[in-house]
Amino acid sequence: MSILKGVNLYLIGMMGAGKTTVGRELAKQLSYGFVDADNVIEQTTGRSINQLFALEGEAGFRQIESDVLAQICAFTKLVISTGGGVILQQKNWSYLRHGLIVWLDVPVELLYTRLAEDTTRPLLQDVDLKQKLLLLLEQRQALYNQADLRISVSEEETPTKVATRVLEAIPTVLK
Ligand SMILES: Nc1ncnc2c1ncn2[C@@H]1O[C@H](COP(=O)(O)OP(=O)(O)OP(=O)(O)O)[C@@H](O)[C@H]1O
Ligand SMILES: O=C(O)C1=C[C@@H](O)[C@@H](O)[C@H](O)C1
Ligand SMILES: [Mg+2]
Repeated sequence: MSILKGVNLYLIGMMGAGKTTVGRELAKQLSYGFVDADNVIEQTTGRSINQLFALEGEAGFRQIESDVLAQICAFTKLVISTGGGVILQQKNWSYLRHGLIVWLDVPVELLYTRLAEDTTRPLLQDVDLKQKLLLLLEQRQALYNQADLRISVSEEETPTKVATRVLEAIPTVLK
């Protein structure tokens, strides 16, 4: 029986924090299903995140993101990797609070090296990447900090190592 007793685990954090990568690993270690919310959005709409931002704007994308989250949270025994901006809408917190919320907190320097070549994240195209990451973090940090658990990740930690640290920290927040 999982230490989470079927309760979902939601990963939140900045783009490039490793929510998708670590989430897959965590699901394996918990014997849980794995859902990547960005992926579900792409599958159900038949469009890439870039296309959705171009067609619907960020506001349209956020609406779809919220609808998808509402559907996902009806299930149990899942690790859910959310999109980096899921924390922006107050109503999304009512969905996230169905489960345990874990913030993968990764320094901007490290996010920068991971995302330097990336073209799949519309908010990071045609901008000064480091400045944009710093700005987004400044705008979002207080929201990410509302997670049940904060895991500060350093450069040398592999996804497996980060997943193990999350699992080890869970008992400290379960009463
Ligand atoms: N612990 C890690 N060590 C080394 N590389 C990592 C680690 N975690 C993630 N990465 C790499 O960083 C990149 C971004 O990771 P990932 O896509 O999992 O981030 P994300 O949090 O899901 O981002 P987004 O919010 O945009 O979906 C990927 O290339 C991934 O392989
Ligand atoms: O941080 C963000 O606002 C985003 C993160 C990605 O996961 C995607 O949801 C999209 O690129 C927006
Ligand atoms: Mg992701």
